[in-house]
Amino acid sequence: MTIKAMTIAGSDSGGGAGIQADLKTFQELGVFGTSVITAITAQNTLGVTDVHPIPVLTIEEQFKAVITDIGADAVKTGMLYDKERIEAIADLVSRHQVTNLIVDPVMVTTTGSPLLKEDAQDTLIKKLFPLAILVTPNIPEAEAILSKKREDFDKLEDMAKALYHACGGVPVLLKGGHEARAEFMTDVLFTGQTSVLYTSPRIDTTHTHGTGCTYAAAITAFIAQGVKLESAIFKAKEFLHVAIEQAKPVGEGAGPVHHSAHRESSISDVNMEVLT
Ligand SMILES: Nc1ncnc2c1ncn2[C@@H]1O[C@H](COP(=O)(O)OP(=O)(O)O)[C@@H](O)[C@H]1O
Ligand SMILES: Cc1ncc(COP(=O)(O)OP(=O)(O)O)c(N)n1
Repeated sequence: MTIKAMTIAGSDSGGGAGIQADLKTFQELGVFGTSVITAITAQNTLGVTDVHPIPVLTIEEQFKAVITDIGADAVKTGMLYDKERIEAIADLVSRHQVTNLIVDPVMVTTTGSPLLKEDAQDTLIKKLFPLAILVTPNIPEAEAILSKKREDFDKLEDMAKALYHACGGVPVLLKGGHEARAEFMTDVLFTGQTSVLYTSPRIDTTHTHGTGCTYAAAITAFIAQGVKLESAIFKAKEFLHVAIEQAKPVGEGAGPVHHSAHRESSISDVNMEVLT
């Protein structure tokens, strides 16, 4: 049986993030990947120079073409651009009864380019989050969702719990990559019952373009294969960690992670701790 995963996201011409990172990740993890492109970005390792949104009708037709013929064992969303596109995607996902939806609430690139219109945030929270089995914000995205700063919370776990409620009671993976410099980096999953901490050593590199997309795509691939959420995140973080470790300099700026690194490295530097 062929396992399939779909990504609904923007295209990154530089090949490090967006649709390109998602499809590379699906392929590396043995899952057949399909795509629904929401926007085309002209982008490289230095930043984004242009964004062209795809017409809603074309987004709908891409989704229908794939789902009615190939199907999807899990679906991931990335850059969704605006309200209109989020509403259309939420409608498609519910009409076609997508059960394994992972939402990466992409808002702004690390280089500072907006990938989501500011007035679309509320629609993302109210219409798309409730359909998901997991939402994966980084710290700036979490701050935007909560209208609070990281400093307003003592521990990252407290912020993850607040996010769970702000996201309508959907499991949240709060990624800690933007935490002030620390030797170890921690992400927190809060499921409503349990908090799980995923910790890995900080890698001294500037080549982290596409980390968020790759992480969410790897989680999606493992979920498509039937792995339980807590373990899917652990396995995805292992995949991502070696991809960051072995990132090659590509371009003049923040280079992309190396999606095939897991083929050569099986050493796990990731630790998982379930808090009771
Ligand atoms: N320099 C680094 N060393 C090790 N892991 C990193 C590094 N930078 C990011 N990560 C990991 O990449 C994942 C995504 O991180 P984050 O930067 O928070 O999200 P985003 O890429 O969406 O901005 C997290 O698991 C984080 O720990
Ligand atoms: C088209 C597109 N989608 C998403 C992103 C953001 O990528 P992400 O992995 O979250 O982080 P950075 O690459 O911004 O560090 C993107 N750049 N382009």
